[in-house]
Amino acid sequence: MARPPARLGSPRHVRLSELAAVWTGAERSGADVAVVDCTHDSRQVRPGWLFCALPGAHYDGHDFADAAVRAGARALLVQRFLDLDVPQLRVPSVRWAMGPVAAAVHGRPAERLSLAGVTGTNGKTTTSYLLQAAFEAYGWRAGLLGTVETRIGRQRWTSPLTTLEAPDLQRVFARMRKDGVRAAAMEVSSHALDQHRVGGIVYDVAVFTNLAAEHLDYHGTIEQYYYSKSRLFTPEHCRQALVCVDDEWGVRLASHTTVPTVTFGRSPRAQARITRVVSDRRGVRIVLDCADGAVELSTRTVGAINATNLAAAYLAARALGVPPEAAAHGIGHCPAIPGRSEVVDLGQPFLVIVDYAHTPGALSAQIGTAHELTGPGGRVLVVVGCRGGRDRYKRPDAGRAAVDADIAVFTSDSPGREDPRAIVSAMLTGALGLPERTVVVELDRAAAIHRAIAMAGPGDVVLIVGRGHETTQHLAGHDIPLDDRKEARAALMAHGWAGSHPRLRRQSSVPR
Ligand SMILES: CC(=O)N[C@H]1[C@@H](OP(=O)(O)OP(=O)(O)OC[C@H]2O[C@@H](n3ccc(=O)[nH]c3=O)[C@H](O)[C@@H]2O)O[C@H](CO)[C@@H](O)[C@@H]1O[C@H](C)C(=O)N[C@@H](C)C(=O)N[C@H](CCC(=O)O)C(=O)O
Ligand SMILES: Nc1ncnc2c1ncn2[C@@H]1O[C@H](COP(=O)(O)OP(=O)(O)OP(=O)(O)O)[C@@H](O)[C@H]1O
Repeated sequence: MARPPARLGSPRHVRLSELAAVWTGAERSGADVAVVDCTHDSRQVRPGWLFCALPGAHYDGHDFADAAVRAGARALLVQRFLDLDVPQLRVPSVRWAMGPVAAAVHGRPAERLSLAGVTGTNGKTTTSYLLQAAFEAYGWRAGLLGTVETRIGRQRWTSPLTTLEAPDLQRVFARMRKDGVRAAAMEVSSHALDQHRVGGIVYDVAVFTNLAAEHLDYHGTIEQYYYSKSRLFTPEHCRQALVCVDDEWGVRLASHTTVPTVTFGRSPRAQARITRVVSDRRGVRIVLDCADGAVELSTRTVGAINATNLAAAYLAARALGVPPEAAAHGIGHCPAIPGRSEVVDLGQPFLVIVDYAHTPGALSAQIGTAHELTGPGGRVLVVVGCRGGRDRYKRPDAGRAAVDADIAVFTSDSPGREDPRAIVSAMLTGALGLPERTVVVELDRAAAIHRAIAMAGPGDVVLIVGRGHETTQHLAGHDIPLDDRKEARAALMAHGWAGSHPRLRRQSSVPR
């Protein structure tokens, strides 16, 4: 998969005077030229584009304006006029203005899509995939934007960010329109809301899944993190809201929204209430009591944690006009979501699950689910690490959550420039003083996966968490190819498990 499209077919030509009209106080210098596209990155500029000079945490985009002009930028969006021989549009904040300006450059394509924005600490990716499947089941050409990938119909691109920067986002929307997309499901991160990447977008429906401490090294406090998320649920950004009230943040949000809101969840106070959850090796089935009556929904993605994702996807699909049967059918038939409770099955007599849980709460829930999925006498073996360079406060809690497994293999996640040993030590502090369990430390993640699989026996569940769909590990400043799913498969094969067919049993060393 390549990165999202950098160029559209026949370009629009938009004059600076039109762009000046979208932002109060914008001031133009130079000729009223027309631009064909825009970017915030001088390295992406092509002839005829508008370069948006963004002041960032490390650089000031104004310092790259010269390079952008040399690359063919026809005009600049700036916070201060620069001494360059090129037309410029000055605004008080490029960060704030860039979304609406980028939308105008592309002819406000999002306004002609049915658009759902999903936010929350966990569940955004899963809900978005389920929702996209509901759109497709109704025969709509659908789009998807999120952590794993950007999708337009069957075309797929890797995502550099969960929520793209405004110029890239608007270009993708324009491409969706051009390709006949009717509806799109999109993850909206707290960073994106804080940085106004979704400025100028009004979602037809906005979904809140849950909130737990995360990204506090960026947001500072959980209050600020909540505040960033809550901005999605204002008339500036959505027409209606779906809010899960299973945690205190959802309850608080539902009491503050100024748009029509439906609450959902397992909580008795939810308007659309999950009244039954069945979770087993085949997936999750729920009954959702909502305006459509008692609706039965299912997903093949294992883990009771997905019950609220099912409800969120169904309610969002309904809010956008997908009929009940198509919504339920699409959700129920959604293919495996990359790295989200993804089962690796080579016919072995134990379950291997690769998952993206990266908060202590999600890890705890997934270990709880794994205990439910064991066979008679089966154990749960978890392979877990914590990411380097961020969210250090989560490590002891992750360590504590992990020892709810029968065997916990503490390993590296993506340590970046941090010492993997130090990360694991912080995790181990969380496990101190708890009843003795088996904790194994194996810093090499591939070796840790192999070790867990070597220890597994009939009825066990091996849960490999934290990296899900990711294929690169950042270690000691280098990028190393590492895909937990491939590694699990390789380990299973090394132990003699050959294929997913039930008849394919452990390979014998002698032909029978
Ligand atoms: C913390 C954060 O969000 N940082 C974002 C921010 O970076 P920054 O402020 O440091 O930017 P900078 O490097 O100082 O550059 C300033 C400007 O100069 C430009 N520049 C820079 C160099 C050059 O040669 N030419 C040039 O034009 C840059 O393109 C940029 O516009 O603005 C950049 C430009 O848009 C983003 O790429 C960058 O995301 C970084 C890569 C990132 O890792 N972001 C993560 C934390 C993030 O956003 N994550 C959320 C999901 C989180 C989750 O739920 O897991 C996401 O939505 O992906
Ligand atoms: N509704 C939920 N509540 C709590 N945990 C969840 C929920 N849905 C999924 N999870 C757990 O969180 C992990 C990440 O899920 P998902 O990718 O859907 O969330 P996300 O919000 O998109 O996170 P990210 O942006 O980091 O990808 C899953 O692998 C699972 O372990």
